[in-house]
Amino acid sequence: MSTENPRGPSPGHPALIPPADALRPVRHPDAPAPGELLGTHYDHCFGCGGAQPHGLHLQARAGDGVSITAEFTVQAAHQGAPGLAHGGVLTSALDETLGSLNWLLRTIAVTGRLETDFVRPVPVDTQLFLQAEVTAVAGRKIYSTAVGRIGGPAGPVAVRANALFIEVKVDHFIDNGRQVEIQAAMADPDQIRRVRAFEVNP
Ligand SMILES: CCCCC/C=C\C/C=C\C/C=C\C/C=C\CCCC(=O)SCCNC(=O)CCNC(=O)[C@H](O)C(C)(C)COP(=O)(O)OP(=O)(O)OC[C@H]1O[C@@H](n2cnc3c(N)ncnc32)[C@H](O)[C@@H]1OP(=O)(O)O
Repeated sequence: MSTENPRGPSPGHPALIPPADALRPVRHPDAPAPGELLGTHYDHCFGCGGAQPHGLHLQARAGDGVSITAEFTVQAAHQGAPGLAHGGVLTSALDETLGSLNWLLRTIAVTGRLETDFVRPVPVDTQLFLQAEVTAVAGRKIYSTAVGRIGGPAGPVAVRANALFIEVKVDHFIDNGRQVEIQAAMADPDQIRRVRAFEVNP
């Protein structure tokens, strides 16, 4: 695995640096093909769900290896300062993109730690072009990195993040989620199908 830190000179929190015995990430054989849109993992998700009027409606696409691209357009509902995206919303977009990488590993995982660098302000109506990849895996720990560019997929970097996701069982959601939403999700065949796809590991 690569030990190069994608941040450059800023090392970030030690928990975001993979241990020496970490493994290279392995793309699951049944992962969506490169170029394929992933769709939502949950219709009410703030990041990717279609049923959230002020959500990000982020659309993620499988890349090569264990990588993802995604786009989202900053809406007026996402402002922090006048006409500018709220930093927490940008972090949510990074979190969602990094979380989408788990489709390619076919692993259910939640964010344990996420660090964001805000490099350039992002105005309302701007389309943010996100790219993310898993850099290493150590047991249940998944290390990943992402950048968000403006002005085009090869434009200047506006935000970047490093993250640590932790693999969990589906019980993590069933045991901790509010019952009304859990019951609705378990009664929805599409939702069950999506979760099952994650549970079948090689
Ligand atoms: C049928 C209904 C189900 C419907 C479900 C719907 C869909 C499911 C499918 C996919 C969807 C999945 C995700 C969604 C995708 C994208 C959305 C964006 C992602 C998110 O937005 S998700 C929300 C925010 N997220 C949380 O809500 C997590 C809250 N949290 C916890 O739930 C626990 O905290 C947990 C589980 C993280 C760990 O708890 P745990 O008991 O399982 O494990 P433990 O503590 O032993 O940690 C094991 C090893 O990770 C290290 N470690 C842990 N945490 C660390 C940290 N923060 N920093 C540094 N290292 C850390 C330890 O140091 C140890 O390391 P070591 O093994 O080396 O000792």
